[in-house]
Amino acid sequence: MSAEEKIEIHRGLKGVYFERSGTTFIDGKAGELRYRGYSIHDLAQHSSFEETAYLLLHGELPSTAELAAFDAKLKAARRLPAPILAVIETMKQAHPMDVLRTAVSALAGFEPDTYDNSIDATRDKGIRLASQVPMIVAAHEAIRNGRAVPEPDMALSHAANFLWMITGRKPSPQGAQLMDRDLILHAEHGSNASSFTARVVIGTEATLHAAMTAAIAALSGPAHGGAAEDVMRMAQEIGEPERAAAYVKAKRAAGEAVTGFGHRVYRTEDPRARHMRDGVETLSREMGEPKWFAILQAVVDAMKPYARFGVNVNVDFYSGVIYYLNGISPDLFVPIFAVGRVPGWTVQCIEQLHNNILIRPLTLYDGPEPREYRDISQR
Ligand SMILES: CC(=O)SCCNC(=O)CCNC(=O)[C@H](O)C(C)(C)COP(=O)(O)OP(=O)(O)OC[C@H]1O[C@@H](n2cnc3c(N)ncnc32)[C@H](O)[C@@H]1OP(=O)(O)O
Ligand SMILES: O=C([O-])CC(=O)C(=O)O
Repeated sequence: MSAEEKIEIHRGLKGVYFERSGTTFIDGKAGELRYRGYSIHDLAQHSSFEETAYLLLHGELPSTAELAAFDAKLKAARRLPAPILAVIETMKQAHPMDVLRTAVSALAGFEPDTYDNSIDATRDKGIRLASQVPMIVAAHEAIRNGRAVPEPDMALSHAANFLWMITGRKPSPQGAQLMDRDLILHAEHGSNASSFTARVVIGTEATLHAAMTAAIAALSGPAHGGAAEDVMRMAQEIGEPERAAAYVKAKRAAGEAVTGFGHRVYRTEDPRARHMRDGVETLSREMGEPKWFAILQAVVDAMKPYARFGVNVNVDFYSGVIYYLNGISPDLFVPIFAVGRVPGWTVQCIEQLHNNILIRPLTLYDGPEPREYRDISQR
Protein backbone atom coordinates (compact mmCIF):
# COMPACT_ATOMS: atom_id res chain seq x y z
CA MET A 1 0.00 0.00 0.00
CA SER A 2 1.46 3.40 -0.95
CA ALA A 3 1.78 6.23 1.60
CA GLU A 4 -0.97 8.09 -0.24
CA GLU A 5 -3.48 5.25 0.10
CA LYS A 6 -3.20 5.44 3.89
CA ILE A 7 -4.36 9.05 3.99
CA GLU A 8 -7.98 9.35 5.05
CA ILE A 9 -9.90 12.30 3.74
CA HIS A 10 -12.77 13.63 5.86
CA ARG A 11 -14.79 15.55 3.29
CA GLY A 12 -16.73 18.37 4.91
CA LEU A 13 -14.78 17.51 8.09
CA LYS A 14 -17.61 15.07 8.87
CA GLY A 15 -17.16 13.50 12.29
CA VAL A 16 -13.86 15.30 12.95
CA TYR A 17 -13.18 16.82 16.37
CA PHE A 18 -10.92 19.85 15.95
CA GLU A 19 -11.13 21.34 19.47
CA ARG A 20 -12.65 20.99 22.93
CA SER A 21 -15.56 23.24 23.96
CA GLY A 22 -17.18 23.95 27.32
CA THR A 23 -20.20 25.69 25.85
CA THR A 24 -22.52 23.37 23.97
CA PHE A 25 -23.16 19.64 24.30
CA ILE A 26 -24.88 17.88 21.40
CA ASP A 27 -25.77 14.19 21.29
CA GLY A 28 -26.84 13.69 17.70
CA LYS A 29 -28.11 10.14 18.23
CA ALA A 30 -30.20 10.88 21.31
CA GLY A 31 -31.27 14.34 20.09
CA GLU A 32 -29.94 16.17 23.13
CA LEU A 33 -28.73 19.74 23.29
CA ARG A 34 -27.42 21.62 26.31
CA TYR A 35 -25.93 25.09 26.72
CA ARG A 36 -23.40 25.11 29.58
CA GLY A 37 -25.01 21.96 30.99
CA TYR A 38 -28.61 23.26 30.88
CA SER A 39 -31.12 21.41 28.71
CA ILE A 40 -32.39 23.37 25.72
CA HIS A 41 -35.92 22.37 26.79
CA ASP A 42 -35.54 24.06 30.19
CA LEU A 43 -34.03 27.14 28.62
CA ALA A 44 -36.73 27.33 25.92
CA GLN A 45 -39.48 27.03 28.50
CA HIS A 46 -38.13 29.04 31.43
CA SER A 47 -35.32 31.34 30.31
CA SER A 48 -35.21 34.55 28.27
CA PHE A 49 -32.85 35.45 25.43
CA GLU A 50 -31.06 37.92 27.71
CA GLU A 51 -30.51 35.29 30.41
CA THR A 52 -29.42 32.65 27.89
CA ALA A 53 -27.00 35.06 26.24
CA TYR A 54 -25.52 35.83 29.67
CA LEU A 55 -25.21 32.10 30.35
CA LEU A 56 -23.39 31.52 27.07
CA LEU A 57 -21.07 34.49 27.42
CA HIS A 58 -20.29 34.19 31.15
CA GLY A 59 -20.66 30.45 31.73
CA GLU A 60 -23.23 30.68 34.56
CA LEU A 61 -26.85 31.77 34.91
CA PRO A 62 -26.99 35.36 36.20
CA SER A 63 -28.24 36.64 39.55
CA THR A 64 -30.97 39.31 39.40
CA ALA A 65 -28.38 42.10 39.68
CA GLU A 66 -26.11 40.52 37.06
CA LEU A 67 -29.00 40.12 34.64
CA ALA A 68 -30.07 43.76 35.17
CA ALA A 69 -26.53 44.98 34.46
CA PHE A 70 -26.30 42.76 31.36
CA ASP A 71 -29.69 44.00 30.13
CA ALA A 72 -28.56 47.61 30.64
CA LYS A 73 -25.47 46.93 28.48
CA LEU A 74 -27.64 45.42 25.75
CA LYS A 75 -30.08 48.33 25.86
CA ALA A 76 -27.28 50.93 25.79
CA ALA A 77 -26.21 49.45 22.43
CA ARG A 78 -29.65 49.80 20.79
CA ARG A 79 -28.30 52.61 18.60
CA LEU A 80 -26.51 52.74 15.27
CA PRO A 81 -24.05 55.44 14.21
CA ALA A 82 -25.54 57.72 11.50
CA PRO A 83 -23.01 56.56 8.84
CA ILE A 84 -24.19 52.96 9.33
CA LEU A 85 -27.77 54.09 8.68
CA ALA A 86 -26.43 55.79 5.55
CA VAL A 87 -24.79 52.51 4.42
CA ILE A 88 -28.13 50.75 4.94
CA GLU A 89 -29.98 53.48 3.02
CA THR A 90 -27.48 53.24 0.14
CA MET A 91 -28.04 49.51 -0.33
CA LYS A 92 -31.68 49.30 0.77
CA GLN A 93 -32.68 47.24 -2.32
CA ALA A 94 -30.27 44.42 -1.44
CA HIS A 95 -31.14 41.18 0.37
CA PRO A 96 -31.22 41.82 4.13
CA MET A 97 -28.36 39.35 4.67
CA ASP A 98 -26.16 41.34 2.28
CA VAL A 99 -27.10 44.52 4.12
CA LEU A 100 -26.43 42.91 7.50
CA ARG A 101 -23.05 41.52 6.47
CA THR A 102 -21.96 44.86 5.03
CA ALA A 103 -23.21 46.91 7.99
CA VAL A 104 -21.54 44.63 10.57
CA SER A 105 -18.31 44.91 8.62
CA ALA A 106 -18.67 48.71 8.51
CA LEU A 107 -19.40 48.86 12.26
CA ALA A 108 -15.75 47.92 12.86
CA GLY A 109 -14.94 51.49 11.90
CA PHE A 110 -17.09 52.88 14.72
CA GLU A 111 -16.19 50.46 17.52
CA PRO A 112 -13.48 51.91 19.80
CA ASP A 113 -12.19 48.43 20.76
CA THR A 114 -12.20 46.82 17.31
CA TYR A 115 -8.57 45.74 17.58
CA ASP A 116 -8.64 44.71 21.24
CA ASN A 117 -8.82 40.90 21.14
CA SER A 118 -8.69 40.47 24.92
CA ILE A 119 -11.39 38.19 26.27
CA ASP A 120 -13.18 40.99 28.16
CA ALA A 121 -13.19 43.36 25.20
CA THR A 122 -14.35 40.57 22.87
CA ARG A 123 -17.22 39.71 25.21
CA ASP A 124 -18.25 43.38 25.47
CA LYS A 125 -18.09 43.82 21.71
CA GLY A 126 -20.23 40.68 21.34
CA ILE A 127 -22.82 42.14 23.73
CA ARG A 128 -22.91 45.38 21.73
CA LEU A 129 -23.24 43.42 18.48
CA ALA A 130 -26.10 41.39 19.98
CA SER A 131 -28.04 44.68 20.04
CA GLN A 132 -26.59 46.25 16.91
CA VAL A 133 -27.42 43.26 14.68
CA PRO A 134 -31.21 43.49 15.32
CA MET A 135 -30.95 47.29 14.98
CA ILE A 136 -29.46 46.84 11.49
CA VAL A 137 -32.13 44.35 10.43
CA ALA A 138 -34.91 46.61 11.78
CA ALA A 139 -33.48 49.82 10.32
CA HIS A 140 -33.18 48.19 6.89
CA GLU A 141 -36.74 46.85 7.05
CA ALA A 142 -38.08 50.31 7.95
CA ILE A 143 -35.99 52.16 5.36
CA ARG A 144 -36.85 49.83 2.47
CA ASN A 145 -40.55 50.17 3.30
CA GLY A 146 -40.39 53.97 3.42
CA ARG A 147 -40.93 54.13 7.19
CA ALA A 148 -38.89 56.22 9.63
CA VAL A 149 -36.52 54.00 11.63
CA PRO A 150 -38.45 53.43 14.89
CA GLU A 151 -36.96 54.51 18.20
CA PRO A 152 -36.02 51.50 20.32
CA ASP A 153 -38.40 51.00 23.25
CA MET A 154 -36.26 50.59 26.36
CA ALA A 155 -39.22 49.17 28.30
CA LEU A 156 -39.33 46.17 25.97
CA SER A 157 -37.25 42.98 26.12
CA HIS A 158 -34.67 42.19 23.44
CA ALA A 159 -37.16 40.03 21.48
CA ALA A 160 -40.17 42.35 21.91
CA ASN A 161 -38.18 45.44 20.94
CA PHE A 162 -36.87 43.65 17.85
CA LEU A 163 -40.42 42.74 16.79
CA TRP A 164 -41.58 46.31 17.46
CA MET A 165 -38.79 47.71 15.35
CA ILE A 166 -39.21 45.37 12.38
CA THR A 167 -42.99 45.51 12.20
CA GLY A 168 -43.67 49.02 13.56
CA ARG A 169 -46.30 47.43 15.86
CA LYS A 170 -46.03 46.64 19.56
CA PRO A 171 -46.10 42.80 19.75
CA SER A 172 -48.61 40.81 21.75
CA PRO A 173 -47.14 39.03 24.82
CA GLN A 174 -47.51 35.70 22.95
CA GLY A 175 -45.80 37.07 19.84
CA ALA A 176 -42.92 38.41 21.93
CA GLN A 177 -42.61 35.12 23.80
CA LEU A 178 -42.44 33.12 20.56
CA MET A 179 -39.69 35.37 19.21
CA ASP A 180 -37.83 35.17 22.53
CA ARG A 181 -37.99 31.37 22.38
CA ASP A 182 -36.87 31.38 18.77
CA LEU A 183 -33.80 33.47 19.66
CA ILE A 184 -32.93 31.14 22.57
CA LEU A 185 -33.17 28.09 20.29
CA HIS A 186 -30.90 29.71 17.70
CA ALA A 187 -28.39 31.21 20.16
CA GLU A 188 -25.64 28.60 19.91
CA HIS A 189 -24.92 25.26 18.26
CA GLY A 190 -21.30 24.23 18.60
CA SER A 191 -19.10 24.10 15.53
CA ASN A 192 -21.77 24.64 12.89
CA ALA A 193 -20.60 26.12 9.56
CA SER A 194 -20.96 29.79 10.54
CA SER A 195 -19.37 29.41 13.99
CA PHE A 196 -16.53 27.37 12.52
CA THR A 197 -16.04 30.16 9.97
CA ALA A 198 -15.88 32.68 12.83
CA ARG A 199 -13.25 30.53 14.54
CA VAL A 200 -11.16 30.27 11.37
CA VAL A 201 -11.19 34.06 11.03
CA ILE A 202 -10.40 34.88 14.65
CA GLY A 203 -7.83 32.06 14.57
CA THR A 204 -5.75 34.34 12.35
CA GLU A 205 -5.95 36.97 15.14
CA ALA A 206 -8.33 39.05 13.05
CA THR A 207 -11.07 40.96 14.90
CA LEU A 208 -14.48 39.93 16.21
CA HIS A 209 -16.10 42.16 13.59
CA ALA A 210 -14.17 40.36 10.85
CA ALA A 211 -15.15 36.97 12.30
CA MET A 212 -18.81 37.94 12.59
CA THR A 213 -18.92 39.36 9.07
CA ALA A 214 -17.62 36.03 7.78
CA ALA A 215 -20.02 34.08 10.00
CA ILE A 216 -22.98 36.03 8.58
CA ALA A 217 -21.75 35.17 5.08
CA ALA A 218 -21.59 31.46 5.97
CA LEU A 219 -25.02 31.52 7.60
CA SER A 220 -26.68 32.96 4.49
CA GLY A 221 -26.50 29.73 2.44
CA PRO A 222 -29.56 27.47 2.02
CA ALA A 223 -27.71 24.47 3.49
CA HIS A 224 -27.34 26.37 6.79
CA GLY A 225 -29.38 29.45 7.81
CA GLY A 226 -31.39 29.80 4.62
CA ALA A 227 -33.58 26.77 5.30
CA ALA A 228 -36.44 28.64 7.04
CA GLU A 229 -36.95 30.90 4.03
CA ASP A 230 -36.90 27.89 1.71
CA VAL A 231 -39.38 25.96 3.87
CA MET A 232 -41.88 28.81 3.61
CA ARG A 233 -41.38 28.89 -0.14
CA MET A 234 -41.89 25.10 -0.22
CA ALA A 235 -45.10 25.34 1.86
CA GLN A 236 -46.44 27.99 -0.50
CA GLU A 237 -45.51 25.92 -3.55
CA ILE A 238 -47.22 22.81 -2.11
CA GLY A 239 -50.29 24.94 -1.38
CA GLU A 240 -52.53 22.14 0.01
CA PRO A 241 -51.66 19.27 2.40
CA GLU A 242 -52.85 16.68 -0.15
CA ARG A 243 -50.08 17.74 -2.53
CA ALA A 244 -47.21 17.26 -0.07
CA ALA A 245 -46.54 13.57 -0.86
CA ALA A 246 -46.23 14.25 -4.60
CA TYR A 247 -43.92 17.19 -3.91
CA VAL A 248 -41.60 15.09 -1.74
CA LYS A 249 -41.62 12.24 -4.27
CA ALA A 250 -40.64 14.59 -7.10
CA LYS A 251 -37.85 16.16 -5.02
CA ARG A 252 -36.39 12.80 -4.09
CA ALA A 253 -36.70 11.52 -7.67
CA ALA A 254 -34.65 14.54 -8.76
CA GLY A 255 -32.08 13.70 -6.06
CA GLU A 256 -32.74 16.98 -4.27
CA ALA A 257 -32.80 17.56 -0.50
CA VAL A 258 -36.13 18.48 1.07
CA THR A 259 -35.43 21.70 2.90
CA GLY A 260 -35.85 21.83 6.68
CA PHE A 261 -34.83 18.15 6.93
CA GLY A 262 -31.47 16.62 7.66
CA HIS A 263 -28.60 17.70 9.82
CA ARG A 264 -24.89 17.06 9.95
CA VAL A 265 -25.05 15.94 13.59
CA TYR A 266 -28.61 14.90 14.49
CA ARG A 267 -29.68 11.44 13.46
CA THR A 268 -33.03 11.89 15.15
CA GLU A 269 -35.33 14.91 15.38
CA ASP A 270 -33.50 18.16 16.17
CA PRO A 271 -34.49 18.80 19.81
CA ARG A 272 -35.18 22.46 19.04
CA ALA A 273 -37.84 21.63 16.45
CA ARG A 274 -40.54 20.58 18.93
CA HIS A 275 -40.71 24.05 20.47
CA MET A 276 -41.17 25.59 17.06
CA ARG A 277 -43.75 22.94 16.09
CA ASP A 278 -45.84 23.77 19.15
CA GLY A 279 -45.61 27.45 18.18
CA VAL A 280 -46.78 26.88 14.58
CA GLU A 281 -49.62 24.62 15.65
CA THR A 282 -50.99 27.14 18.14
CA LEU A 283 -50.38 30.20 16.01
CA SER A 284 -51.83 28.80 12.78
CA ARG A 285 -54.95 27.69 14.69
CA GLU A 286 -55.32 31.01 16.52
CA MET A 287 -54.87 32.99 13.33
CA GLY A 288 -57.44 30.92 11.45
CA GLU A 289 -54.81 29.55 9.05
CA PRO A 290 -54.50 25.87 10.09
CA LYS A 291 -53.52 25.00 6.53
CA TRP A 292 -49.87 25.91 7.12
CA PHE A 293 -49.42 23.51 10.00
CA ALA A 294 -51.30 20.84 8.03
CA ILE A 295 -48.98 21.27 5.03
CA LEU A 296 -45.87 20.98 7.20
CA GLN A 297 -47.19 17.87 8.92
CA ALA A 298 -48.06 16.33 5.55
CA VAL A 299 -44.44 16.90 4.45
CA VAL A 300 -43.24 15.24 7.68
CA ASP A 301 -45.49 12.23 6.95
CA ALA A 302 -44.17 12.01 3.40
CA MET A 303 -40.58 12.13 4.70
CA LYS A 304 -41.14 9.30 7.22
CA PRO A 305 -39.35 6.67 5.06
CA TYR A 306 -36.16 8.78 5.31
CA ALA A 307 -36.25 9.00 9.12
CA ARG A 308 -34.78 5.47 9.09
CA PHE A 309 -31.66 6.98 7.52
CA GLY A 310 -31.48 9.70 10.16
CA VAL A 311 -33.15 12.40 8.08
CA ASN A 312 -35.59 14.29 10.31
CA VAL A 313 -36.86 17.81 10.78
CA ASN A 314 -34.29 20.39 11.87
CA VAL A 315 -34.72 23.63 13.85
CA ASP A 316 -35.73 25.62 10.81
CA PHE A 317 -38.51 23.40 9.50
CA TYR A 318 -41.15 25.19 11.57
CA SER A 319 -39.68 28.61 12.26
CA GLY A 320 -40.40 30.15 8.82
CA VAL A 321 -44.15 29.63 9.15
CA ILE A 322 -44.09 31.29 12.59
CA TYR A 323 -42.41 34.36 11.14
CA TYR A 324 -44.75 34.34 8.14
CA LEU A 325 -47.85 34.22 10.36
CA ASN A 326 -46.41 37.21 12.23
CA GLY A 327 -46.37 39.13 8.95
CA ILE A 328 -42.58 39.03 8.60
CA SER A 329 -41.16 39.08 5.08
CA PRO A 330 -39.45 35.75 4.11
CA ASP A 331 -36.14 37.43 3.31
CA LEU A 332 -35.89 38.39 7.01
CA PHE A 333 -35.91 34.77 8.19
CA VAL A 334 -32.13 34.25 7.93
CA PRO A 335 -31.38 37.65 9.51
CA ILE A 336 -33.60 36.61 12.46
CA PHE A 337 -31.42 33.50 12.83
CA ALA A 338 -28.38 35.82 12.85
CA VAL A 339 -29.97 37.98 15.57
CA GLY A 340 -30.23 34.89 17.76
CA ARG A 341 -26.77 33.53 16.91
CA VAL A 342 -24.64 36.56 17.91
CA PRO A 343 -23.94 35.20 21.44
CA GLY A 344 -23.01 31.83 19.92
CA TRP A 345 -20.55 33.35 17.44
CA THR A 346 -19.09 35.49 20.20
CA VAL A 347 -18.57 32.62 22.63
CA GLN A 348 -17.01 30.47 19.91
CA CYS A 349 -14.57 33.31 19.19
CA ILE A 350 -13.83 33.70 22.91
CA GLU A 351 -13.10 29.97 23.21
CA GLN A 352 -10.83 30.18 20.19
CA LEU A 353 -8.97 33.18 21.62
CA HIS A 354 -8.49 31.47 25.00
CA ASN A 355 -6.03 29.07 23.43
CA ASN A 356 -5.66 30.37 19.93
CA ILE A 357 -4.23 28.37 17.07
CA LEU A 358 -4.28 28.98 13.34
CA ILE A 359 -6.84 26.64 11.74
CA ARG A 360 -5.31 25.25 8.62
CA PRO A 361 -6.19 21.70 7.48
CA LEU A 362 -4.75 19.98 4.40
CA THR A 363 -6.09 19.05 0.99
CA LEU A 364 -4.59 16.07 -0.80
CA TYR A 365 -3.30 17.13 -4.18
CA ASP A 366 -4.71 15.14 -7.11
CA GLY A 367 -3.97 17.57 -9.95
CA PRO A 368 -1.61 17.18 -12.94
CA GLU A 369 1.87 15.71 -12.63
CA PRO A 370 4.75 18.24 -12.83
CA ARG A 371 4.89 19.71 -16.34
CA GLU A 372 6.84 22.22 -18.30
CA TYR A 373 5.71 25.84 -18.66
CA ARG A 374 5.23 26.81 -22.30
CA ASP A 375 5.16 30.37 -23.52
CA ILE A 376 1.67 31.60 -24.56
CA SER A 377 2.79 31.75 -28.21
CA GLN A 378 3.40 27.96 -28.14
CA ARG A 379 0.08 26.84 -26.55
C1 LIG B 1 -29.72 25.45 11.17
C2 LIG B 1 -29.14 24.54 10.22
O1 LIG B 1 -28.14 24.82 9.63
S1 LIG B 1 -29.90 23.06 10.09
C3 LIG B 1 -29.69 22.62 8.38
C4 LIG B 1 -30.55 23.49 7.49
N1 LIG B 1 -30.48 23.04 6.09
C5 LIG B 1 -31.48 22.42 5.47
O2 LIG B 1 -32.54 22.18 6.02
C6 LIG B 1 -31.23 22.08 4.02
C7 LIG B 1 -31.60 20.63 3.70
N2 LIG B 1 -30.69 19.68 4.32
C8 LIG B 1 -29.48 19.38 3.77
O3 LIG B 1 -29.12 19.86 2.71
C9 LIG B 1 -28.58 18.42 4.52
O4 LIG B 1 -29.33 17.60 5.37
C10 LIG B 1 -27.47 19.13 5.34
C11 LIG B 1 -26.62 19.97 4.39
C12 LIG B 1 -28.08 20.02 6.39
C13 LIG B 1 -26.63 18.07 6.03
O5 LIG B 1 -25.98 17.37 5.03
P1 LIG B 1 -25.05 16.12 5.32
O6 LIG B 1 -24.45 16.20 6.65
O7 LIG B 1 -24.11 15.99 4.17
O8 LIG B 1 -26.11 14.96 5.27
P2 LIG B 1 -25.94 13.49 5.71
O9 LIG B 1 -24.56 12.98 5.49
O10 LIG B 1 -26.50 13.40 7.05
O11 LIG B 1 -26.91 12.78 4.68
C14 LIG B 1 -27.16 11.43 4.79
C15 LIG B 1 -28.13 11.01 3.71
O12 LIG B 1 -29.38 11.65 3.92
C16 LIG B 1 -29.78 12.35 2.77
N3 LIG B 1 -30.35 13.63 3.17
C17 LIG B 1 -29.80 14.55 3.98
N4 LIG B 1 -30.62 15.63 4.07
C18 LIG B 1 -31.69 15.36 3.30
C19 LIG B 1 -32.85 16.09 3.00
N5 LIG B 1 -33.06 17.30 3.50
N6 LIG B 1 -33.77 15.54 2.18
C20 LIG B 1 -33.57 14.31 1.68
N7 LIG B 1 -32.48 13.56 1.93
C21 LIG B 1 -31.55 14.08 2.72
C22 LIG B 1 -28.49 12.60 2.00
O13 LIG B 1 -28.79 12.74 0.61
C23 LIG B 1 -27.71 11.36 2.31
O14 LIG B 1 -28.16 10.32 1.48
P3 LIG B 1 -27.10 9.33 0.77
O15 LIG B 1 -26.32 8.73 1.92
O16 LIG B 1 -27.98 8.38 0.04
O17 LIG B 1 -26.26 10.21 -0.10
O1 LIG C 1 -25.12 22.62 13.81
C1 LIG C 1 -25.28 22.75 12.59
O2 LIG C 1 -24.59 22.17 11.72
C2 LIG C 1 -26.34 23.64 12.06
C3 LIG C 1 -27.32 24.07 13.10
O3 LIG C 1 -28.22 23.35 13.45
C4 LIG C 1 -27.14 25.36 13.72
O4 LIG C 1 -26.18 26.09 13.41
O5 LIG C 1 -27.98 25.74 14.56
